[in-house]
Amino acid sequence: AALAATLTLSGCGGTAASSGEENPYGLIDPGTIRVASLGDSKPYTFTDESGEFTGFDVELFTDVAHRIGVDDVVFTGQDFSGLLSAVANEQFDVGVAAIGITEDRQQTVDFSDGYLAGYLTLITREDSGIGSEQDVAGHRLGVVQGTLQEAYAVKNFTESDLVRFPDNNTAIAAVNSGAVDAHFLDYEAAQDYMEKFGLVSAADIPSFDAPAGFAIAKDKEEFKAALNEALGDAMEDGTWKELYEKWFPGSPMPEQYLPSAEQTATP
Ligand SMILES: NC(=O)CC[C@H](NC[C@@]1(O)OC[C@@H](O)[C@@H](O)[C@@H]1O)C(=O)O
Repeated sequence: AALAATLTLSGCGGTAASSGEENPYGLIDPGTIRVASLGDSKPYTFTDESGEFTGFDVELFTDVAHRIGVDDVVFTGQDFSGLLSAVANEQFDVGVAAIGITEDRQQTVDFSDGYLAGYLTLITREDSGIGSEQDVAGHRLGVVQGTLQEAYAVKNFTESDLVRFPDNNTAIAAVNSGAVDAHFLDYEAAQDYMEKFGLVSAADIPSFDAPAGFAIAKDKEEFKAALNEALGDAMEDGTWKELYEKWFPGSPMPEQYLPSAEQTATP
């Protein structure tokens, strides 16, 4: 899957960005935020026909970047498996790609507060005979390397043959060709691929304990604090809700990211 990747001018292993007055967030290039993302996880993060990155995560992050005073945001496509280490070694300032916050990942990177909690979804061909989690036993199951889906499958789908792919596009091509029987990806991306290729859903598994966050290199406290404050403002003023309704119309809306006035008082 040729991801529309912009040329990363920062190069590999550039000198660690120094943070000071002129560069309070320790950005690789002060005034620009370089984001590692994915090109094939529509509608979270994807490249549209003109190769532009867009989607819920992309527009939410861009809004947050503007709120902290950085208008130049450059997105580059990555394989998911290399994304967090590229952020950890400061080839990028942030990772934005529906990345679930987990303790394991927090060994490598820091995360902003969570901004999206949803489901992991198994999708398959109609004729595969896979109608539930239990049915994947004895079948070949695609996962994207490095995802929570891979970790879940390794732990719970011990009777299936796991096939690891670099990205969703190649995994879905394998489902369509019959090379694998199902793919395991994020709920909203699953809906998009189901619509495109007439695939069906076999299971939705909650992943509320690992909400998506923006991944940044460790020890960038000022940057993290600024991102969190801006993210909170985007939720409080309804920007988050507007983007959710735009990109996930009809999906159940997690309440915790709505303006406080709209949150039903939890007892
Ligand atoms: N872009 C990807 O392929 C990421 C796949 C996977 N996303 C899981 C998740 O962050 O997706 C958005 C929300 O549904 C979260 O609850 C979920 O953990 C992961 O973090 O591993």
